[in-house]
Amino acid sequence: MKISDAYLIVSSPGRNFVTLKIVTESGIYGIGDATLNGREMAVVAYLEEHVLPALIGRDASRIEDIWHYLYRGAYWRRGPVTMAAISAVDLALWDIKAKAADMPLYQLLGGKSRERVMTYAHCTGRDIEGCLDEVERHIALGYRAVRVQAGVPGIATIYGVAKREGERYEPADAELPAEHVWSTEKYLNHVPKLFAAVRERFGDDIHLLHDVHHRLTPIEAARLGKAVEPYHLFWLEDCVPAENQESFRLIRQHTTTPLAVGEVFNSIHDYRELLENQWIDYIRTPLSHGGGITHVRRIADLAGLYHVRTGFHGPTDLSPVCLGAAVHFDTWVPNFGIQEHMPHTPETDAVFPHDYRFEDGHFLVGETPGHGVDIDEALAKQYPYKRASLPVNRLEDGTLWHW
Ligand SMILES: O=C(O)C(=O)C[C@H](O)[C@H](O)CO
Ligand SMILES: [Mg+2]
Repeated sequence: MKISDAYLIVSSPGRNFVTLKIVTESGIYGIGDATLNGREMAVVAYLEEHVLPALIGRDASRIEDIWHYLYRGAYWRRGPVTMAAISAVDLALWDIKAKAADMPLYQLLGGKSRERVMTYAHCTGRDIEGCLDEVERHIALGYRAVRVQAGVPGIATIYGVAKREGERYEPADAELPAEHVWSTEKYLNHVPKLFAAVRERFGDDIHLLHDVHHRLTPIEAARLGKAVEPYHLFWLEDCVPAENQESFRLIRQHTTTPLAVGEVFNSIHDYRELLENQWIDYIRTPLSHGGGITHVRRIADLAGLYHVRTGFHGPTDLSPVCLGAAVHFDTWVPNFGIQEHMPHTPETDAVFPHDYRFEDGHFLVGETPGHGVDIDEALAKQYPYKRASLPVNRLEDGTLWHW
């Protein structure tokens, strides 16, 4: 099963995506997601200049060997760009292997552990009332879990909330980084009111999630975790920047609110202390940033030793290719938790035909051999790349903060 060709399709159907296609001599090809929001062309250069030429002629069935050839062989290990590149190759090779075996990817991983995959929706509002209306709308769509994010009085623009009511939220909203202003105090004083309002109106059964998006210090995160305990969240996500895994020891000592982390992680090494000390409850690293199936399943296995479950990152800046592979992984993985669901636009879905289905708040995996997602290259060409950058965040005194 020799690799005869490997190339990238950079396309922007509503937003930028980078897709890898690996073709074998037999004609079987695999698709991988190489999208890194705001740094897309860094991954393109890494793959085109340093990886793809070295794949030609290699045996596509040797997934593990190619993984280490790209990881150990790079010398300069880890990091989001390198691991996004490795992830894209890995996803494409697993797609090829499953197609060659004429089976859906979840079968190759070990078969179904569940019939369907619980998801959570993004419910946002410029204010609490607007957010509550979105919760009502999504419960009607069958969601059992919602992530709630609302505007904070005195903060003009906040993570997760569109600038105008009813607009789709896209963080990479300018060619060069937009500048936002942040106030931890205003946020901490306001967020507990959001959860009180949701529980008041919708009761205890709906799972509630919230994304702090890396913005607190550990003691502030401990304060927030304690303040929302009466509302028993499913998880509080990215409550502090997590380069210092030790920070979570302090947070854990103060609160029983479950903690999720890892969408910006890219290897098992980012998690080791967190898992061995049971400082977190969910891992978030998506297949397209964490080294693909080959590496993320190792992370999931290690997490399982410590009662930690998966909760894959799944915003619209991960392509349907990543989401499709994730639905297979979610269907198989024994310590599954939940899958993020931020629906792609119709123009994105048209470029990436897929067989996963969304129904009653859950994903249903398809039976097509492989991960079940393809790319319409002719249609993709109609959407040229345009640079788009994530914002930066400043405190009210001008300090450059965490976005
Ligand atoms: O979906 C989430 O939980 C996010 O935090 C989304 C991120 O802001 C997004 O992927 C950045 O590109
Ligand atoms: Mg997040």
